[in-house]
Amino acid sequence: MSEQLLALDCDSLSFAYNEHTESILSDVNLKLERGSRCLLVGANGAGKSTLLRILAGKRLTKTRSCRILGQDVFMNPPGGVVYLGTEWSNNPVVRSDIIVSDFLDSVGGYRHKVRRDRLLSILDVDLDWHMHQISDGERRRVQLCMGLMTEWDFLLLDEVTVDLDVLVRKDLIDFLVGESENRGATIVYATHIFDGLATFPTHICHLQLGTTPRPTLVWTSSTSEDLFSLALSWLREDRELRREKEKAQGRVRGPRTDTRDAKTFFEKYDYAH
Ligand SMILES: Nc1ncnc2c1ncn2[C@@H]1O[C@H](COP(=O)(O)OP(=O)(O)OP(=O)(O)O)[C@@H](O)[C@H]1O
Repeated sequence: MSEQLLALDCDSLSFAYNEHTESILSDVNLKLERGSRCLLVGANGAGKSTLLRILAGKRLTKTRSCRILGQDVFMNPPGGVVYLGTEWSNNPVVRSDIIVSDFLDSVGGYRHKVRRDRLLSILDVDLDWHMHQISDGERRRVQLCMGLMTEWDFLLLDEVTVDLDVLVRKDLIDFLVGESENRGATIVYATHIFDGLATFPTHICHLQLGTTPRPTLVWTSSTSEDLFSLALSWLREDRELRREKEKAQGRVRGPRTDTRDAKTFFEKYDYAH
């Protein structure tokens, strides 16, 4: 890695949600140069969202070991960082009776008209939609348009492309590749869906039970199958390791004797419908 300022310099990062619980992240190392596109691969619960939120400056860590473009992500957060996560669509405001054009203008859309219009086309968004009358995937497209219309330097994406149709997803991925190649923008993207992503990553980071067990891989393959096989082998390894750890702690997953009456439970909580 060259001596120039790194886009991301995450050195031995550790994090626990509170001081009485065990660390969710420990000894996470991730260094990326500007213009990198890094896929974050790991099992459910590995800590991908937690890491992305820390990088977005949303969580304070005890160790000051994470810098984006030379600046501490929490104490001195750099400008030009955009984080897009799935929790956005749970916000009641984005499900209210507001027209998409007004919604985008309320976050400065009129100032970025050229980029906004390009993204409206790529994401196939209609400015006349009403936010409370659109589908989840359409709402996601509005979120992406909103988040990407400023010229960001560093993008943190947490599973926000899963509900896009494949055509929109493909055009979006091409747009993101262009942003990094033409402007040197850097992207870290956590996803479980590898379809159509073969040419996206320049790097792949394996997050295993909250740690990075191997150096970030420089990615050169151009087939989705290779990506999928790699993820599958890593996730199998993660599962084995997790099972060994749980066994050592005397914990087991799966069926066990349960005295509760499942029918009563479902009736009580009305989960059956
Ligand atoms: N607010 C919280 N308080 C305590 N623990 C949490 C909190 N949020 C997440 N966790 C725990 O942190 C761990 C990592 O969660 P995280 O959401 O970062 O995983 P992930 O890799 O993004 O998973 P997924 O692929 O399922 O989205 C999980 O064990 C989860 O239970």
